[in-house]
Amino acid sequence: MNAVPHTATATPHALSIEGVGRRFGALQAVRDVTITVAAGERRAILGANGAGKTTLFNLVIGDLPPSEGRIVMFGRDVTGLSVERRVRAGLRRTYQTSLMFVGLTVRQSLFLAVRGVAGGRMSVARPASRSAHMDEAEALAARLGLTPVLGALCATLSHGERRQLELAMALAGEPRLLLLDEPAAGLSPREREMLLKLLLELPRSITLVMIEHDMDIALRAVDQVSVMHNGRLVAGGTPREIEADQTVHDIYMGKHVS
Ligand SMILES: Nc1ncnc2c1ncn2[C@@H]1O[C@H](COP(=O)(O)OP(=O)(O)OP(=O)(O)O)[C@@H](O)[C@H]1O
Repeated sequence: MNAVPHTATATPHALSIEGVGRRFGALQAVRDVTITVAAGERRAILGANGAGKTTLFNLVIGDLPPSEGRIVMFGRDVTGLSVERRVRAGLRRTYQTSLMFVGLTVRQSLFLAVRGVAGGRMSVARPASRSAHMDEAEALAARLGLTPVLGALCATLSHGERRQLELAMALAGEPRLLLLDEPAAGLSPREREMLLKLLLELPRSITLVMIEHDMDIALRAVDQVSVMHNGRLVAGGTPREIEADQTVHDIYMGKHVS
């Protein structure tokens, strides 16, 4: 699956972040960032704490407006669009910390995720759509290995299962561009390997951009890496190039990088 080519084609880029900046008062959290992600590509965004990675994700999903620049998805300028409109255009994200209703079961959570991206168009007058949504929820559970816990309350899931559920929920409604915020955070070595397998198995119809502190997972899951530091992009390249990059080593060793 990794071998699918995604070089020069007529398809527009999945994501173009063009000269984007974001200030919080006097703090420039993201500064003149330009990143282009090809359709089908897997991209990691690395950087130490406070580099601006999560802020950049918030700008792409639309949780925050940029102070400068624009965001283009599949050739369409989405800078002024709401989160809902971006989700309808195929964008999804997961968060650093688990965001789910602990009082619901896995089945209910997946059902709500499916119904949510379908635009809540379900009604009692259209029972067929309810069952179609439930079928999709159960198919997502099967895809992510969650069938055995479909009836379990989210509160009773292990940390690894919660992260699997978040990924399953983000995959509802066939996303085209998926942003994952530290998917490996808090996972055991075994769970990390499972996550890596799941990520590598995702079809190339989904473009993947992930923030990840775990360099090993990030470098094994992606084609290209962008490195941020103090709000700026400071390095970019293939995992192999990034592994050999002195600036990246300095950042991870906590050395001063201007
Ligand atoms: N809503 C906000 N208001 C004010 N400052 C903020 C806000 N969100 C982020 N910041 C600041 O912007 C900078 C970048 O933060 P951000 O969370 O984007 O970094 P990060 O690379 O995701 O870090 P981490 O790896 O710790 O999540 C930090 O200095 C942070 O304190």
